[in-house]
Amino acid sequence: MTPTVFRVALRGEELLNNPRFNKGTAFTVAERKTFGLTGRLPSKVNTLEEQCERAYLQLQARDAPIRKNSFLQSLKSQNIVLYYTILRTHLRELIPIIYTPTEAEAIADYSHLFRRSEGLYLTFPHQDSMEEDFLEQTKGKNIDLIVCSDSEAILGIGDQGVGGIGISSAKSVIYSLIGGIDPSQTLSVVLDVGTDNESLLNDELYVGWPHKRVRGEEYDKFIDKFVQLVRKFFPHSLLHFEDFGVTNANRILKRYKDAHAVFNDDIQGTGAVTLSCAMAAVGVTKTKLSDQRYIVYGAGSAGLGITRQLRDAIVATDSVSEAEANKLFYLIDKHGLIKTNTPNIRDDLLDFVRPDEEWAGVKENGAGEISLLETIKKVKPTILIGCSTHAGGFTEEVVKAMAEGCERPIIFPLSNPSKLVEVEPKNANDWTKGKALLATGSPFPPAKMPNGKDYVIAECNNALIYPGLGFGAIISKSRNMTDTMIIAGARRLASLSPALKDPDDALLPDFADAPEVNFEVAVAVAEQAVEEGSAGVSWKKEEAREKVRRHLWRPTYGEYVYDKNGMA
Ligand SMILES: NC(=O)c1ccc[n+]([C@@H]2O[C@H](COP(=O)([O-])OP(=O)(O)OC[C@H]3O[C@@H](n4cnc5c(N)ncnc54)[C@H](O)[C@@H]3O)[C@@H](O)[C@H]2O)c1
Ligand SMILES: O=C(O)C[C@H](O)C(=O)O
Ligand SMILES: [Mg+2]
Repeated sequence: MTPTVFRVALRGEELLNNPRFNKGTAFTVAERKTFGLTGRLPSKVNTLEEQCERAYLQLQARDAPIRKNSFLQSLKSQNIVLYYTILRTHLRELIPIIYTPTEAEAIADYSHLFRRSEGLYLTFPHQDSMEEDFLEQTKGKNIDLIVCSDSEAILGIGDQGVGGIGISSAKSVIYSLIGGIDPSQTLSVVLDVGTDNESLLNDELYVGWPHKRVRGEEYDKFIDKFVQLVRKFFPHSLLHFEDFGVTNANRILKRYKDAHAVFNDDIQGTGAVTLSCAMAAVGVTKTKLSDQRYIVYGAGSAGLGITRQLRDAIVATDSVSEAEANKLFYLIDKHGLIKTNTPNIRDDLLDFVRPDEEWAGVKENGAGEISLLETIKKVKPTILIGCSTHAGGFTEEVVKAMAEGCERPIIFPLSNPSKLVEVEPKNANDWTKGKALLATGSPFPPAKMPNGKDYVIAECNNALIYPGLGFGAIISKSRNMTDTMIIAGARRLASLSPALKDPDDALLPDFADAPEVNFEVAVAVAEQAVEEGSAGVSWKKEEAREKVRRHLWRPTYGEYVYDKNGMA
């Protein structure tokens, strides 16, 4: 392959300090002469592979995952190509270091670990200069993807204030690493509207805005100002919302869905990957999605997204009416089963409220609430999904009750990071004598089946699908990210499930195959966008595969030519 030629305007120290263009010891002898680097580097010219080997050895010298995380964070700010190469070479091992679960630790300790900027920080009291700050950061760039968070509900660890920039940048990295989006065309943003996290507010070293969270009209105006900037300057970009609190998450998605290509990962990405996983599981049990009874434990962003996505897929594939499909779901939140007399039910959950009469005679606690266990006993669900942040919420009694009601209980404890999982997959496997079909949100080691074989635990994390959904929307210049585009991506992912060939194999492809898997998802999404008319391109559906293939970004060094009007 002939290397891409870049016309670069930087020289000397400036070039070495620019992570996008720095090659370190991989600068050739000729480039060193041209760019004033000969005396600035040791004489040996390394290949990218040699650099990668050295960096990996340095990484291994760090024991704790959080120390590896900060090493990689530094590498990213020094040399982007090397950073992505090491991640791609050791994908399975390093994703948990730069993403869930380790990134949660890094975010929680953001103000103490802080070294340098990693994106755009838009702070509420600076809103008058928001446009200027936005343009300063994006000057001369062609931004395709913007990932933003207001940090109210980071993973399962709650309000993290300005530290939420860490989830925006981790999600952007995943887009480039496994989705193939050029990192120089992405932007990570934190919308710092304050924090209600007392320990951050009381921490002298806190680097964010030390103020209670702004809410209501002022909050909406701030968000709107930001969204309008995105629309004005990057009308074809995809705007990805991550880890907003559930009420805002849903409202914002609804508000902008028809105006711009927006995507809420916790609602839509999680919904899509869980749909794929459920499709694979019902493939194993040789039943249909509409044959199942579903309990969703935790009715926040993820719970709502999963429920809606499954419901919509049932309506679309099994010719069941929406009202009938709604009845297949039982949602449980902090105060037990959501039924008519549950106080303060959010509007977005109204489709899934169970009638009180249905529960006559079922044991309640003193507050009139019905527990997960009682719900299972009555409903005999076939699928149990956890997105509650309630570590250990699926007790032995709960899991065994599930197994009593059906031959192959489908159990997805999806809460992240790993320590918040509703049940350790190993335990769910043992308690059901290897019958449970399992998937988790963070990586877990395989469980042992009664016959001694390993049961690989599928990682049902939205990262297995959102990079492909996003890339498909970007490549087809879609005006919106439609529900049908998302379902097309989910179907394609389900078709790649190893369990379709061997029912004892994992329900979803391995994360090591995430780049190939997301490639297929991107093709499916782009095809659908073109077919349904959401796309803003003139090419045909049949060309989608080739278009996606040609635009994939991969970390390689280009060849540099000096040009004072070139890239800087
Ligand atoms: N696997 C994935 O891809 C994925 C994607 C998104 C979210 N998640 C995980 O799911 C969890 C929830 O995320 P979210 O964005 O929906 O957060 P959220 O705060 O919007 O929702 C959590 C919900 O769980 C409820 N809850 C809390 N304790 C409970 C309990 N004891 N019993 C029942 N419900 C309880 C809360 O009231 C809330 O409604 C997090 O751990 C997150 O990391 C996983
Ligand atoms: O970030 C993840 O690992 C998945 C998901 O978006 C979450 O909030 O847990
Ligand atoms: Mg999230």
